[in-house]
Amino acid sequence: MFVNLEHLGLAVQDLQSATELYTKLLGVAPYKHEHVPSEAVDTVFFRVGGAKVELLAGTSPDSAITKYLSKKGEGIHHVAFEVADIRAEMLRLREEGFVLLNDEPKLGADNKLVCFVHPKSAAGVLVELCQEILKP
Ligand SMILES: CC[C@H](C(=O)O)C(=O)SCCNC(=O)CCNC(=O)[C@H](O)C(C)(C)COP(=O)(O)OP(=O)(O)OC[C@H]1O[C@@H](n2cnc3c(N)ncnc32)[C@H](O)[C@@H]1OP(=O)(O)O
Ligand SMILES: [Co+2]
Repeated sequence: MFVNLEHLGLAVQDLQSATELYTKLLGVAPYKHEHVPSEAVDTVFFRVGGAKVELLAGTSPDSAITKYLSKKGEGIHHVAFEVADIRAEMLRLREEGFVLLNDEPKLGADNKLVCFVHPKSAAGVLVELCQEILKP
């Protein structure tokens, strides 16, 4: 089950200046700065009401964000939804014919398991599914 809109992922060239800009824009300081080596991204998270904004900068030439920026420039990169059971949703989406970009959930940022739906399957939008990793 899709529970809510979890975050909007924004691809940015320079994380520091984008963080200063969004701190001014949103009127709130970020609650987290996290490097995710497995995705070759540096992220900064803001809370806005019940939703979040995730700023992403690539940390290597083969990062998905670096490639995106080289082709499309800065902007909205993906939309992320919180799901109750990411494996069940991945199975359901596969059965519905959606193309998933990873076979298994992978460790994302902000203490989540994540997977991605190919933009071509989702009317041009890169969709991320996130499930909170519960502390033992
Ligand atoms: C640290 C985790 C964090 C979290 O929240 O937990 C994240 O959010 S990490 C976010 C970064 N990681 C990812 O995005 C992983 C999934 N992405 C991918 O596997 C690729 O980026 C992929 C497959 C979406 C695109 O790969 P690539 O750039 O190599 O392929 P193309 O450039 O050929 O693109 C194919 C086709 O898709 C269109 N495209 C690409 N990126 C996006 C996008 N973000 N939104 C919408 N559309 C996108 C691209 O324009 C091509 O379409 P075409 O019509 O052929 O031009
Ligand atoms: Co994300």
